[in-house]
Amino acid sequence: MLKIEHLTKSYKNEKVAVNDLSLDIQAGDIYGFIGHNGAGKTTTIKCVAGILDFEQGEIYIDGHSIKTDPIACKRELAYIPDNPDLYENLTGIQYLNFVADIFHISKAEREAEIKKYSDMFELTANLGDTIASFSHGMRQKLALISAFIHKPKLLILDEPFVGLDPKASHLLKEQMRELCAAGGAIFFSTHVLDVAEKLCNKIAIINQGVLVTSGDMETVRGDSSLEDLFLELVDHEHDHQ
Ligand SMILES: Nc1ncnc2c1ncn2[C@@H]1O[C@H](COP(=O)(O)OP(=O)(O)OP(=O)(O)O)[C@@H](O)[C@H]1O
Repeated sequence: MLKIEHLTKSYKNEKVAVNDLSLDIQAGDIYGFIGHNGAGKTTTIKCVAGILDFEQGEIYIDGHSIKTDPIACKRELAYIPDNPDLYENLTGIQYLNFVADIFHISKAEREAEIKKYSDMFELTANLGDTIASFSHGMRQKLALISAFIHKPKLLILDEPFVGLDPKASHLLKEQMRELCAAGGAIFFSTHVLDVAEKLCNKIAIINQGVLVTSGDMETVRGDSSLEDLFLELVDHEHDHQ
């Protein structure tokens, strides 16, 4: 569903943020992406979402190249940034209709889907208000609803649990599982290792732009907890600098 091959991305200051990173995310995977602050998670995710250009490597989404066929890729994916920057002057419902228009969702279907997810995330009563009046968590919920209504094959999330209340976090985890059970795939970054350990079947650890380990959670973790493994791998790398 998502193939990242030898991705290398530098910024203008010539810092290599991601260095020769390859990952294979298949239908049914909930793939966690962990790493310390500045490790290169957001950079990788933005390259996958088609927001950032990259100088080397290839990214394929459901067989389409993000470089040569970005529209086909974007039809299949939903991307939720860590800090959703939504159109402040629109109301919640206007924003959801705008997204539904982009994805050509019929009137009847969008009404049903918007109701289902807005009720679920308890945002229905606020949909008539402008996004400018929304809290951080409400914006995140709106971004999540806008993603779920178009049933993406690939859901990419950057730090999705930061700022969500416990109930919303629980609901999101349930919906993530449902999307994967229906044949979708999820790639998400997180600093919450407990959540990653419980939710993900696969995991990748990135350190200073380089992939340190990846694969099945059980195999990668072995007998350690994810936290112990993470600290060991990342500290070990720091020791060698
Ligand atoms: N726009 C930019 N211009 C220059 N350097 C950048 C830019 N964005 C990120 N970087 C650098 O690229 C590296 C990777 O950053 P990135 O945001 O991908 O890390 P991250 O793993 O998502 O971190 P965090 O967990 O703190 O969100 C960092 O060294 C960062 O300073």
